[in-house]
Order: sequence, then C-alpha cells, then structure tokens
Amino acid sequence: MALNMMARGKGKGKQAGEKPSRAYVTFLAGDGDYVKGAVGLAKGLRKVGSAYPLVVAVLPDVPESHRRLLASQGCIVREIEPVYPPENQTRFAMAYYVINYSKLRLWEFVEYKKMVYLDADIQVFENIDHLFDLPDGQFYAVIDCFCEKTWSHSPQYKIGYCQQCPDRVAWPSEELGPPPSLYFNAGMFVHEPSLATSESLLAALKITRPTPFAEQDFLNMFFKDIYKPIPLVYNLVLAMLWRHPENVELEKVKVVHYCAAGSKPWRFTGTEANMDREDIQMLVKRWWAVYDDESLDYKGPAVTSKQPLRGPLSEAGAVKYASAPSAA
Ligand SMILES: O=c1ccn([C@@H]2O[C@H](COP(=O)(O)OP(=O)(O)O)[C@@H](O)[C@H]2O)c(=O)[nH]1
Ligand SMILES: OC[C@H]1O[C@H](O[C@@H]2[C@@H](O)[C@H](O)[C@@H](O)[C@H](O)[C@@H]2O)[C@H](O)[C@@H](O)[C@H]1O
Ligand SMILES: [Mn+2]
Repeated sequence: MALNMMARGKGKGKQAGEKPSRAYVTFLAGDGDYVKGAVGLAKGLRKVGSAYPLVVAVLPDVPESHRRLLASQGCIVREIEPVYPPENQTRFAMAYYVINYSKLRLWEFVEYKKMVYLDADIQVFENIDHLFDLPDGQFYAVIDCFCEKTWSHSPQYKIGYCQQCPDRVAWPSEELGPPPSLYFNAGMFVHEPSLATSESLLAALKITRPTPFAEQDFLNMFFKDIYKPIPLVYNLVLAMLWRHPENVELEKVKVVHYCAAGSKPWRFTGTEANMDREDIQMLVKRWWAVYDDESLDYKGPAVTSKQPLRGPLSEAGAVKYASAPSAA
C-alpha cells in the first residue's frame, strides 16, 4: 500500500510541483451504469469552473475500460480495497448498500488535506469550491429526510417524525428518550483525510453491528460530535421535493442528489413512481444536458495514475467482493 507516499503531502498547502491539497471525490463500484454518473459529475464540475480535480475511488471490480473512460474525462482514478462490515443478519434498506462501507477508504487519501465527497448520482449545478474554506476539524453534510419508505424500519418513520419538520410530530421523549441528534445524508460530505481517523474508523467498524443505512448510519455515529449541518442547497435529496417542499428553493439549489428509486438519470424510464413529476423531469433533463455536452469533455493531457494496478491484496479483496450484491 502506498501510504508512505500519500502521507508526504499531508498538512501542506499547495506548493510548486506538488499535488493540490484539495479535491472532489466520488466512489465507484461494479461494471454497471454508475460510471455514467461519475462521468456526468466530472463534466458538471468542469461546467461550473471548479478549481479542483475529481478523484474516483474505484473498487477492484470496476473494469479497465471504465477506468480509461474516467481518466479520459480528466478524473484521477484510484483503486481502493473493499471494506466489509462485520458478519451479521442485518437487512440493509437496500441490499447494495453493503458496498458503501468502502467509502471509509476515503480517509486514506491523505495527500489531500480536505475533500468534498459526492455520490456518483449527484450533479453540481453551481460552483461549490467555497466548501473547502470551511474551518477544519468538523464534518460537514446536509441533514436527511426520514419520510420515504426506505425508513420504515425506524422509530422516526413509525411515529411520523422527521428532522426536516421537527414540529409536525413532537418527539415522544417519555417513551423514546431524548430526541436523536441531527442525522446527515452520506451522499455528500466534506472530510479531512487522516490515517489516524482512517484507522479508528476501521477499528470502530469491527465492533459495530451493521444497521439498515450501512456506512451512513456508521458515519453518523462516528462523527456525531463534530458534525455540522450545512444548508440543503448542497445536497438536495430528491424526495424533499414532495416531502418538504416548504424547505426547498429549487432555483437556489447547487447540488442535486438523484437518490430515491427510479430517479437515476441514466435509468429514467418516466414510468416509475414520481417520474411523472415536472420538477423531476426537469432535473433529469438538466443532468442529461451536462452529460451530453461535448464541449465539457476533458481536453487536457491524459491523467495517468501513479498507483500500481492490482496488487495481491486487492485481488484477494476482489474474490471476496464477487459475492456482494450489486445495484446494477
Ligand atoms: O452499483 C453501484 C452502487 C453504488 N455505487 C456508488 O455508491 C453510491 C451510493 O449509492 P446510491 O447513490 O445508489 O444510493 P442512494 O443515494 O440512491 O441511496 C453511488 O452514488 C455510487 O457512487 C456504485 O458505484 N455502483
Ligand atoms: O448506504 C447508505 C446510503 O444512504 C443514503 O441514502 C438515502 C436514500 O437511499 C433515500 O432513498 C433515503 O430516503 C434517504 O433518507 C437515504 O439517506 C445515501 O444517499 C447513500 O449515499 C448511502 O450513503
Ligand atoms: Mn446517492
């Protein structure tokens, strides 16, 4: 593992000949169509004039052709080893959430001082580079919504409580204890890579029972003391449009997160739930306009990865990984 090499840039600002210490980062698994999301994101970041590159953290099962495509779009492709939760009978809200524990590897990218993580099903419609200027020492993300069916396992959902409108149903403190602390959506966050944090994340994971929202639940627990909510415009979870329209000012939204079943732009059929909505159709069209815009294709010199291709360690990981369910 090239950790020594990565550690060199740690803590330093941007100096001549050194890599910038800031980058966007997304995560890619499998040989399915999420690669379209990552390409779309790279082009979207270019469109809004982002000053920082997009790193794509790929699991070993991402095919070489997809890695080349990402590099040809100016992405820095970096292979990560899969992370597995402890063996457990847990039912995840979505079966494929299990691969998301590999997001914990993002703390290993210590040549970057600060990173903005974006799911591959996110698009950026306005420049958000200023997020890198947020004070260090905190974990920044947008609070989630508990109203969709994927939350039906939770006490919040059962009593109709959502942190997006905490006054709708009062939290029953007598029965359930003090109200839960704010809970973020882990499709977008600002983090500071650190080997120490990375090690404690993995150590904590070993002794933590997996729960339905996988790495999102885990990160919420791990970072609860340093979590700082940021405005909803930095991660519009699409269900907000029908669950909490009073909290959404669509024209001010900078970052759209195409989560919720059937809303991935590259899988849009128009026939599934909510897909007849004009706002969703408009947002899906906006995503495609970026993806299809050839003027946004990368034109700089080919981005080469210094990382060696597969080592013996990741091959062992790949074998194990083959049994994980895929969303594709
Ligand atoms: O087959 C898959 C499933 C997920 N992902 C990555 O994992 C993230 C989280 O999954 P997803 O966005 O589908 O979850 P949602 O936000 O819809 O709950 C995606 O954005 C991708 O970055 C991937 O690369 N391939
Ligand atoms: O593995 C857990 C996942 O959890 C999140 O899913 C969302 C989404 O699935 C909605 O459908 C729910 O309603 C919403 O509340 C929920 O947070 C993240 O977007 C994703 O990146 C990943 O962290
Ligand atoms: Mn997502």
